[in-house]
Amino acid sequence: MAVGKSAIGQQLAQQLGARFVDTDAVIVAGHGSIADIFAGRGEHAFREIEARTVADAVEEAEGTPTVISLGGGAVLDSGTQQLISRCIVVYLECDAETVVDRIARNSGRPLLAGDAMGRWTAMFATRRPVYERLADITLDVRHGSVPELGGRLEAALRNRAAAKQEVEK
Ligand SMILES: Nc1ncnc2c1ncn2[C@@H]1O[C@H](COP(=O)(O)OP(=O)(O)O)[C@@H](O)[C@H]1O
Ligand SMILES: O=C(O)C1=C[C@@H](OP(=O)(O)O)[C@@H](O)[C@H](O)C1
Ligand SMILES: [Mg+2]
Repeated sequence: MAVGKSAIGQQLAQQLGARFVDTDAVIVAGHGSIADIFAGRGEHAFREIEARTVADAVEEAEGTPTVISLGGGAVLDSGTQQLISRCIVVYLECDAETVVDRIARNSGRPLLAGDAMGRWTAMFATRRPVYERLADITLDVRHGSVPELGGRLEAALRNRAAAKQEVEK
């Protein structure tokens, strides 16, 4: 959470002239705010909506260059893990120090309510192995502006494509 998935995802899509889908934005458009979903229906209901939304986004992206930004907990779902194995999965690697100011003014992330820093750190510790396992590309986002990081990510994608082409020759 707050590492820049939405901002850098949008930036990358703009650079590539690709479609951009932020699954949290799709959820909010269809179901109301994330905070309200958590408060009214609970996290389990949110995760069900999220898994369906991600599945739709991946299906709709078939054949159309698309950048999809997920919420930080989406990939904990085993169905989602399977589904995104057909995508290029980018893990934005970050640390607590980088996000501290961003989450201090946290709004709309119910899982960070109260001790935002403690919660972020604890969740990252349990989620990190999953992120690392699923990643095709890992980008260190601790330093640099959103446009700079978008540029670095585009370069990493191009390197990966070139390396793949070399192997397939
Ligand atoms: N590299 C960066 N430099 C400065 N601000 C950033 C950077 N990455 C993200 N932000 C800002 O931090 C906040 C959280 O970013 P966001 O993209 O919503 O994260 P996520 O989708 O991972 O939760 C936003 O206000 C965003 O503009
Ligand atoms: O990490 C999580 O479990 C969540 C991350 C949020 O998205 P961002 O990672 O874009 O903040 C949002 O999906 C929801 O508040 C739950
Ligand atoms: Mg986001």
